[in-house]
Amino acid sequence: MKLQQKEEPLPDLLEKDQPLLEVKDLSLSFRQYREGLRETDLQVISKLDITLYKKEIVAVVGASGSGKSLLASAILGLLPENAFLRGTINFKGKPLSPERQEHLRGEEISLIPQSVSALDPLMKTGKQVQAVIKGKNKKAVQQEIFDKVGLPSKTSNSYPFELSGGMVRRVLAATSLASSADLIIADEPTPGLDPFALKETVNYIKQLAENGKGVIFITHDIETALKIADKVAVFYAGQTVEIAKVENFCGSGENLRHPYTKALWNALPQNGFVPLPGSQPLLSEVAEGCIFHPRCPVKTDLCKKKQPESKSKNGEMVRCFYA
Ligand SMILES: Nc1ncnc2c1ncn2[C@@H]1O[C@H](COP(=O)(O)OP(=O)(O)OP(=O)(O)O)[C@@H](O)[C@H]1O
Ligand code: NI
Repeated sequence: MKLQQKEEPLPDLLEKDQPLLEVKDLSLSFRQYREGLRETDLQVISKLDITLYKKEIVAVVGASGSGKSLLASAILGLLPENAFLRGTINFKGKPLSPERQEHLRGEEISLIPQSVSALDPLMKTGKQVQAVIKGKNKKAVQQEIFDKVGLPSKTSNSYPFELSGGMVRRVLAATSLASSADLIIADEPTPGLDPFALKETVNYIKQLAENGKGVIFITHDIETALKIADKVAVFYAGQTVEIAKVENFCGSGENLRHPYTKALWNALPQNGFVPLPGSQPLLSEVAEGCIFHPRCPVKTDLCKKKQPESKSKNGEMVRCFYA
């Protein structure tokens, strides 16, 4: 993986209005080797943008294959060897170079553990949470965090297999809370959860943000996204088409700016299940012009010829000529 970025020495302090994470114009392709010796580049992400502040939860929604998990891998520095990345990823105002990613991963940037398999089956849960706590008084800090997530203090002497699914989720939550990470990425932590477990997960992710962390929450499910996030970033075929504040998802979507975001909103059961004909283009068939134009109800000739630039204001953005 190659990251073309300028290394500039900047102060380490996170200024008040400085984003924790800033992804701008990110593009990503995979070098593929076909029979013979021909090399081709498969472009999977073309224009991704996302900005995240401390204490903020930004949900990333989009159809399967829109680039959500690749964004997570790009931030964590976990892309395969044949991935070629361009654009900007800044963390606390400084470019995330591969060296910095390796250094920060698991320390300041971490992926949320999603299942019991993230816990060591042979270690008592209290010890596991203490292991990620920096500094002194590990035991006392761990007890305090167990309290916060509603785990009885005796749970710290239990092994993971002795706990129910709900308790395990709380131990995982405690682990994330205890960690020093400022940026937490949760990739699809909710599918298959019953409504109670879902509510618990949503609550603990909110707790992470209340405790000062920034969270990127990746999901298929726009309803969960709206329950949890401050802002929603909508991905379509490897592009961010809109970043909207949660409160703009209301009524018939009149405050939403991109036709795809409006369509996602109006396809929800409570908004009348209005379907959007067609499907996200395959990577091999991405055509000229705006990525969404083949399905867009308000397209014009311009949209067929030219890609719209992004327009940003007050932490929101949209990529549409007519928004
Ligand atoms: N190593 C790879 N080589 C080639 N293409 C890849 C590779 N990894 C992912 N892709 C392609 O990149 C696109 C985006 O993948 P990604 O996993 O980010 O989608 P996603 O939005 O997370 O989807 P889902 O909701 O299904 O998890 C997909 O079309 C996928 O097939
Ligand atoms: Ni994914």
